[in-house]
Amino acid sequence: MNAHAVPVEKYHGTGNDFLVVDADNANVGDRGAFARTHCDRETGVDRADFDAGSAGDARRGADGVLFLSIEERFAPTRVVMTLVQPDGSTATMCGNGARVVARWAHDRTGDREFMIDTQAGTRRATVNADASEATIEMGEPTFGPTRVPVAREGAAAGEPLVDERVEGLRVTAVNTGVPHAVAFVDGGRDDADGIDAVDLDAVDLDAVAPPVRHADVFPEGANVNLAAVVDDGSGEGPAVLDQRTFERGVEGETRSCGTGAVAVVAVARRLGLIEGESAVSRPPGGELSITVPDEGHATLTGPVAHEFSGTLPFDPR
Ligand SMILES: N[C@H](CCC[C@H](N)C(=O)O)C(=O)O
Repeated sequence: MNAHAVPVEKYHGTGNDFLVVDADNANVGDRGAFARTHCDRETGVDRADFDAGSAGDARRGADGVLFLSIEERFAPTRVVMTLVQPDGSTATMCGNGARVVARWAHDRTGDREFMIDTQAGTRRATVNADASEATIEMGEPTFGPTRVPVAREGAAAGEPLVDERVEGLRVTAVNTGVPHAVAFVDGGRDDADGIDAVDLDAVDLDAVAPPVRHADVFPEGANVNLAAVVDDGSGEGPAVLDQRTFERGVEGETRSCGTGAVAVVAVARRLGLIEGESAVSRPPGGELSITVPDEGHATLTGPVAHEFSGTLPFDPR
């Protein structure tokens, strides 16, 4: 067996970066071990290993490995997507990952429209004319406690968790393909208890997010988002929100999170903090455009880019 048997492509969407493996072309036995090894930010995959001369800004490691299987006999072309995270777990959905999948499939086929099979459902995706941006349909955000899931006893059982205190943050729980907890640091409202009216960039996310991520009220855990309303959308143009996300499975902050961006906008709408169904979210890694209509599926649009190609060991151990 060739020790370097797995061809990989590295892509990112607004700084949320992924290794892509064609699952039909490379049979990675232990996907969790493969992801744990190559996603590591200190010792994982590095562009310089393949292309020492290039001065690209691709970061070492990745936020996950996308194992993809493309089925061109369908119209539009279908891609089955499985995201294995840096801790070896599998995420049911990933918004930026799905946007990367659309770009990867476009780079292979030249098509612009795809159906992406995720564990959260089948989602339609498109890429724009120069393939610099991809849009993914994101399903309908749901606040239902059994769907998030949220686990509570007594009077609160069966009620959605909306703007309530969990481990020091005022959070709202929503599922946008995966569970999210969203807290607005500026509140847009009177919040004597919370971390109110603070600079989002100054919050120590790695300190405040883990207790919420692991709170008993989230039996499957949750991704934790802090957000601030920059423009409530009552004037011209869509609402603008700043966003930072601590991700389950990465167990740290990512530069961008697509399901998180949809979650932030869905919660902002539910709390009445913004007007209109369209919004721009500004995570550290770039800008995402989101729509969350009153009914029907949300959409997520933003830039996608190829970083490099290489070949990695089949069995990293
Ligand atoms: N970064 C992804 C979300 C991954 C979700 C995953 N971290 C989990 O729920 O375990 C996104 O763009 O939507």
